[in-house]
Amino acid sequence: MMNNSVEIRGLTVVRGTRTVLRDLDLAVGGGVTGLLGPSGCGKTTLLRCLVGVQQVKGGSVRVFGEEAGSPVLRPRTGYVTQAASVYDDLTVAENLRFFGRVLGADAARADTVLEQVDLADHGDQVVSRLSGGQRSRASLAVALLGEPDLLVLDEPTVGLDPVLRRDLWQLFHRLADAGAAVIVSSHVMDEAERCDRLLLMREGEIIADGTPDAIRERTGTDDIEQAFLRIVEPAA
Ligand SMILES: Nc1ncnc2c1ncn2[C@@H]1O[C@H](COP(=O)(O)OP(=O)(O)OP(=O)(O)O)[C@@H](O)[C@H]1O
Repeated sequence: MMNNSVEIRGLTVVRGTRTVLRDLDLAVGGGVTGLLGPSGCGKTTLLRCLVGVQQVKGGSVRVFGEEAGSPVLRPRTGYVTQAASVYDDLTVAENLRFFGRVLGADAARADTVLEQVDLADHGDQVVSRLSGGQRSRASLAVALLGEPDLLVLDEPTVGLDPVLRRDLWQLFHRLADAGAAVIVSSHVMDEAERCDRLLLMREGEIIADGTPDAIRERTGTDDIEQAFLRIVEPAA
């Protein structure tokens, strides 16, 4: 058997009247995989499938050999949605304590994850008084509590300044180096450079898959935004 963290076969998802994903096949191993594409192309839908919260019409999604969403995967999976998923009326530390108990995480993990997301100075702050970027990092801290083997991040760097974005990408790579599979969506093409592997998505299809270098080389361009446009509009 293969050593992939994620194996998707023939995945079809219909949302409302729209077929968002059609017969999609994908395998993801380790490292940092970036899922890039324009707004509405289906990134969030695909990520939801990985964590088993999306109703699917057909196909299979397996994570570490188990059906996505199965209870055994819960402690092994960290998911950060676009909307922050922490309690507004609790402090950051209280949130971590609460979710830590739910996950059965060691109490000392809270300090570690606070450091990892650069919120060590904000542990005592009530979440409702945090900035948008701080709030999303608090959500990320919660997702890291269980030391997940698969980390699924939906646009985690939106609203962050360049220094924080760089630090977070370094963190993603450290987590991947430590053995986690990290899957990050973004519609900011310059973040593509930071991925080990890139999946360019358009209208529910993966239209390019490779390292940023390989995709640039294939399209004869220096930047991923141009590469994307060349793939989408080959005659341009
Ligand atoms: N709850 C829903 N009901 C019906 N259609 C939906 C629903 N959520 C999303 N869609 C549709 O599914 C398609 C894919 O949406 P999705 O959120 O996966 O895109 P995305 O690539 O993550 O976009 P963004 O970058 O803007 O977050 C869109 O056309 C959207 O309108």
